[in-house]
Amino acid sequence: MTTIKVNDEQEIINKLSSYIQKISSDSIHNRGKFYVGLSGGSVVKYLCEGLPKLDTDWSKWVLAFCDERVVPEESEDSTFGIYKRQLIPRTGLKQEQFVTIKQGLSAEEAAKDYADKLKLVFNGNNFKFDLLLLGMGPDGHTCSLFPNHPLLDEIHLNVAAITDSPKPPPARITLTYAVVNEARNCIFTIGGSSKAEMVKRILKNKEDLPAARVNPVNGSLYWIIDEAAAALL
Ligand SMILES: O=C(O)[C@H](O)[C@@H](O)[C@H](O)[C@H](O)COP(=O)(O)O
Repeated sequence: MTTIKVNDEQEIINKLSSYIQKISSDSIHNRGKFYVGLSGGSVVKYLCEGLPKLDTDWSKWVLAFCDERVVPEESEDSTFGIYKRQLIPRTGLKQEQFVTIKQGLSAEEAAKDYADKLKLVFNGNNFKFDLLLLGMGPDGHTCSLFPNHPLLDEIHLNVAAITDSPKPPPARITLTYAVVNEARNCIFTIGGSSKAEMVKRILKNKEDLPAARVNPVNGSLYWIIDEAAAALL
């Protein structure tokens, strides 16, 4: 694992962008495509500011979601909705390159449908992402994997539904660790003082919280943290 401390959120964006530039170029060069998993929350802002500056062949990108809220696409809570409005117009990306949840389904149905879509995209059940872009909540959750939730022990499903998310909205779908820890690269971007206590509990005290369980078996893990979030280390 590599921990990268930077001064502020602008430097988080710069550092994150340079990793994405390198990983996407390598993936496209070596395998012809770049499979990336996006998150919601503050990661959206970092990506919407950083990605438009990349030098890349956008047509080679396949974008999916580490987790998604089961809400209408037009809702402020829809993670895809935000990327659609704020990222697509500023890059060469097209809507069809995003693997999205189907509208109008229950969380359970949406999880199954989303897993079926990923199966097509990855040609089978081994969902190997080149890069997962992850956030961490102040409670230590990542994706929609929350502390003490039974989903932390899900080993059969690649994509799971959750209907009691402590962070609203309650209905979501999420990748499980079976997929997360198969990724070639995982990057956490963590900024702001609200994350400082949890950054300490995970990185210093080594507590077993959901974000701490992200540890790709054959991949690389990066934590990009700004000064405010790293204050208690
Ligand atoms: O809620 C979502 O959609 C997420 O994908 C979630 O896992 C997010 O990454 C963390 O909650 C951190 O969010 P913040 O960075 O906004 O705290």
